[in-house]
Amino acid sequence: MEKSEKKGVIDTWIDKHRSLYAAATRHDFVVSIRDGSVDLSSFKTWLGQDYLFVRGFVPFVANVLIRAGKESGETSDMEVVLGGLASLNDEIEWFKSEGSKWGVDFSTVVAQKANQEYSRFLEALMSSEVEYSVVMTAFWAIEAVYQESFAHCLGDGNKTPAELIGACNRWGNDGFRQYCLSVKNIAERCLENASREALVEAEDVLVRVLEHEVAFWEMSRGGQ
Ligand SMILES: Cc1ncc(CNC=O)c(N)n1
Repeated sequence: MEKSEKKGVIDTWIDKHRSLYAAATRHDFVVSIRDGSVDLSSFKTWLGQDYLFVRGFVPFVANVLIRAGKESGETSDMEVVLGGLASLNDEIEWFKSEGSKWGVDFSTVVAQKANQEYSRFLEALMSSEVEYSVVMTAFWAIEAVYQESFAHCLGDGNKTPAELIGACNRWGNDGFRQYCLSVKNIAERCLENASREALVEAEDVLVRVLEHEVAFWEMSRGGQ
């Protein structure tokens, strides 16, 4: 195989954990958006919980940004992460306008258990004990699940309700896809030089991100 065709370690892990990856990127909630059968109370639950998640995700990405400046050795890493942080700024504004559109008052939304557990997981990844390659792998997986999920809702033959297209575009657009590929390339480059221990940890963290994402989608079933 040519070098450009060689499968990276991340794709190897995704293949190995194919059914979990599918559970995270083709969850019933996502499929219901795509086929138009989505229950709007589920959407509102997801919206409120995701707003809280994103508020906790900002410090995580800020931590990745600091490490990209200090530890990466590649100046472009910082620019990629800074782009991600900048889009989170827009995203918070988007959530607020979406909250008023759907009548979801974020000041009264309480983080559910799956959300709290995901936040605790992100906090643990912010420890300086966790290697940059491991953090980058987690960062990629978190972003990629949303990209894959919402792009699916915009794919050929979708019946996504018009009022949910904006949400799907947020993560399903081509710019976000390119950004996820940039993050993936950074993670791959780091993993190529990582120790055996770091590789084991990165695969474990990837699996745990996918599990947290599945549990996160599951909250939408509660419809509270
Ligand atoms: C639970 C979850 N995972 C990933 C994302 C996407 N990243 C930033 O928006 C998100 N919003 N929520």
